[in-house]
Amino acid sequence: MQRELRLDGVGRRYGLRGPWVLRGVDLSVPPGALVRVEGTNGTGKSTLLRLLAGIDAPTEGRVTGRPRTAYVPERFPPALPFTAAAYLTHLGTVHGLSRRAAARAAGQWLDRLGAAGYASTPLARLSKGSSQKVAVAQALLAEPELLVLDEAWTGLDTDARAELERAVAERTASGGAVVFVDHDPSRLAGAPDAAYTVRDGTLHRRTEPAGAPAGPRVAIRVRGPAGAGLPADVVRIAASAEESGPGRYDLTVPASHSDVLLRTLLTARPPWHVVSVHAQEGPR
Ligand SMILES: Nc1ncnc2c1ncn2[C@@H]1O[C@H](COP(=O)(O)OP(=O)(O)OP(=O)(O)O)[C@@H](O)[C@H]1O
Repeated sequence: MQRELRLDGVGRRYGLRGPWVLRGVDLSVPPGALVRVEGTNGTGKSTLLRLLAGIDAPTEGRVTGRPRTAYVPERFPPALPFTAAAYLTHLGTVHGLSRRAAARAAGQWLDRLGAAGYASTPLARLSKGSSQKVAVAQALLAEPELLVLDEAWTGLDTDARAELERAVAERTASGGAVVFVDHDPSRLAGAPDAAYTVRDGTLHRRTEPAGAPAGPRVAIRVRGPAGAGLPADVVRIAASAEESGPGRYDLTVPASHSDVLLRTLLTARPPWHVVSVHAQEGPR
């Protein structure tokens, strides 16, 4: 993602004389950022996410710098006359993939989310949880520069929830931005670069962790090629990095991001040696 998505003085109301749901919203989402949006029911979180996703336009203000965006809505359109695989393949081509690449990506994402067995099932016959997996897969398959997730974890089983957390870590590690709303305060705990609360019709940046648990972390000790600095992708994913000797580092990372960090270390050129990995309980 090259550009920063910016909202300047954005407001949205429904209908000509409807009350303002949001007003005076200024927000920038830089490449690689993981942004959490919070707020009590009906405050305008989904309204904000639809504006960020580009499927709705502001009543006033400007949205600039839109990157290639994908969106998991709070409610997924249900009864379309396609099988899961055909629907995802079609959407992949809409996102610019060749038919063959789209079919491959559709299969891979259904598999990662534990829904490969439903590839040939018509969307209308999928359970709520399986539909949600298709909703998530359609957003991930084109590797968007900006991923907008509105309660995307709701309805997923444990494995699929963890897979979606990993997918978020992969997107931000490769320079994409992710904006999410989730009712679980421990979702991606410790990982967001910024958190905002929608309150009184506008957006407030949260500076304090405000009761959100910092979450479990993983401590990883690594050794690199002599004299090498940490690869940039590793620096981006790690929560902290301390040099303990020449080419040796002690890293910590939110647990949701540890797989992606380990993979990044092991696939670096030249690869880094992982000396030890320890789970830590996050500070409460
Ligand atoms: N399409 C629409 N037409 C009219 N009013 C709408 C529309 N979408 C949202 N609203 C109103 O805007 C306000 C904010 O709704 P929104 O869904 O953005 O809030 P939310 O914080 O996401 O809520 P929740 O946590 O319940 O999902 C609500 O009063 C809602 O009724």
